[in-house]
Amino acid sequence: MSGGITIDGLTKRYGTVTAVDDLTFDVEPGVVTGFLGPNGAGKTTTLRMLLGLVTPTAGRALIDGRRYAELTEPRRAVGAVLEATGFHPGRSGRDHLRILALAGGIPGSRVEEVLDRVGLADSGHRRVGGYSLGMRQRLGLAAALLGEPKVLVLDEPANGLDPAGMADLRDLLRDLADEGHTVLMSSHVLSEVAQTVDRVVILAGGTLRYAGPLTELTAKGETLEAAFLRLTSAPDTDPATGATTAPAHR
Ligand SMILES: Nc1ncnc2c1ncn2[C@@H]1O[C@H](COP(=O)(O)OP(=O)(O)OP(=O)(O)O)[C@@H](O)[C@H]1O
Repeated sequence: MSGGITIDGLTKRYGTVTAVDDLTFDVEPGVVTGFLGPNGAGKTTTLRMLLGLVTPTAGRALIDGRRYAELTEPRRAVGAVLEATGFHPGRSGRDHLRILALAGGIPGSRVEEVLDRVGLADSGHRRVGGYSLGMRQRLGLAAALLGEPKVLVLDEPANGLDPAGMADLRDLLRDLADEGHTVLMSSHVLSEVAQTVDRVVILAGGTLRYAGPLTELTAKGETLEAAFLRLTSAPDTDPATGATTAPAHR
């Protein structure tokens, strides 16, 4: 799939703990996909395997058909925000982005563009140490957007955002999807997810519980939260239909 994400039989075991268990799904360009699951479901581990930070025990996690390590220009292929940390507190937001642009061979003019895009144009000169959590989230997003990547991977991007920040994020992600980007975002804020995403992927216990359109999941009048609780509390579920199957099947 051009510009998409392919997760194929992906598995990660840490000793006796199976964090991710034979996961298979696709994430398409042009839509916003929510990546959901209770604590410990395996979301972060999956995203870290996709970004080449963790080696899978089995299976593949591909960006535009390639493993992260095989990408010729990773910064231009994928932008990621895993957590809003790692910024030098004494540096301004603008300088932080300038350094990343320089290191990534990205034109300096992109720095002002991305600051503007995430709503930090007026705060770019301020030290990151004085930023709120929401501002650090925006800066992380700006860093992810620097290389104009086709694929965006965002771990809890709504964390720390106030209602206005959430609305801005929603508009930004919608615009990026409309421009043809592939957007995968994890979140625990289901009310926010329900307003933001077109498709959802739901994990529990490292296994896939649902992958498909949000409208299909909520077609029978169920809220996303109710569907989420049903799918993630069931012992095992057919990911295609959401029907509960005997655990022995898998
Ligand atoms: N480095 C590691 N060593 C051992 N176990 C790990 C490691 N990383 C993750 N795990 C385990 O793998 C499982 C999945 O964790 P993961 O962080 O991927 O879940 P998550 O869905 O991102 O959870 P959360 O919503 O709480 O962030 C958990 O049981 C976790 O304890």
